[in-house]
Amino acid sequence: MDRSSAEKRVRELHDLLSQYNYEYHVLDKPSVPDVEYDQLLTELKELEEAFPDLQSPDSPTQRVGGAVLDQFKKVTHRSPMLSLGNAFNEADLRSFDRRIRESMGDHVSYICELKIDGLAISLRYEDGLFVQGATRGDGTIGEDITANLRTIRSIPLRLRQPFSIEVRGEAFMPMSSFLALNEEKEKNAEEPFANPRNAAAGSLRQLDPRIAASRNLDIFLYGIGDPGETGVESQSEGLNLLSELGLKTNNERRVCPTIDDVISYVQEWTERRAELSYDIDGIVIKVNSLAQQEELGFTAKSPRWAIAYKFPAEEVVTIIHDIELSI
Ligand SMILES: CC(C)(C)c1nc(N2CCN(c3ncccn3)CC2)c2cc(C(N)=O)c(N)nc2n1
Repeated sequence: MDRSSAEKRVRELHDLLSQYNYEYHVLDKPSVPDVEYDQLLTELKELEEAFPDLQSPDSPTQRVGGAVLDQFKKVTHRSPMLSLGNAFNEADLRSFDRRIRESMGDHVSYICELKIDGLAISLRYEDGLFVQGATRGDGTIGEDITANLRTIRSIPLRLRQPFSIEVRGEAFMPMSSFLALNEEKEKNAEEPFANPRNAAAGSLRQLDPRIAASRNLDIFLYGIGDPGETGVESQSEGLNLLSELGLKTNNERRVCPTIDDVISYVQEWTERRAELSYDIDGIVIKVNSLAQQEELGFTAKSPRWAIAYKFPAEEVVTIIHDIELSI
């Protein structure tokens, strides 16, 4: 095959493989069997070996980088990653609502999102290309874990439109991967992880990207670093934009015009939580309108327009294994 037809075929394979990857990992609706994906990936690897200059950082063959880092670089977030105030019961939610209505009047609508129990991260894209990923850290300075985030298949290496944008989300380990990983650890007499959040954080803090690649991590994006630049006017529009760009967002989100709607959403997911394939530790409630968020502003460390309802801690029933009575 000559170079120009190789170049054409490489571009075709990029488009095919990114589309199939998007359907499988973001939409959870694959349109081709895995074996077809693997054959196309092998063809692309062979073409990149035959024509090395046709390899590019957004190639699906470049998910797992080679180098083992000796440390993570520090990254200063362009806009701080804030923390969230907490609510523990219905009364807290109603006083949150009262406080908002006192300053905003009655035309306020909320959006509710499942609070994914993982590791808060930030992804930066330049002209559609994934260029850097970092942990939240202390909210201002995080660690550059780009190489590890590139191994998460639901993170696109290139957006579906050439946006320069910084997005925030929660990286997490699905329950099935967590249980399998702990089984493996116990088999090797290694200390198991206490919960999926620790397992996700521990996996993303590995200096060798091959370890992160083996942990089946996933992600849900929930925010835009500087939403004003994108022209969206509400959190729900922002989430729809993220989804259009090919980023994974959580479909259980719901616009709740009144605090009563918020409370029924909280009740619904208190009951339905067990059916999810990942851990959540509560519900995040946000004023939906960005203009109203702007008007409400922030306290020293968290927005006045959002709150995290935390589920009551599950009473941990420790089953004391029958103690062999020495007779
Ligand atoms: C943009 C705001 C500040 C409103 C915001 N902040 C969040 N968090 C802040 C506190 N975070 C944090 N993390 C570690 C230490 C202290 N705070 C962890 C992320 C959100 C987390 C989730 C989620 N988990 O699913 C979500 N759907 N929306 C969020 N929205």
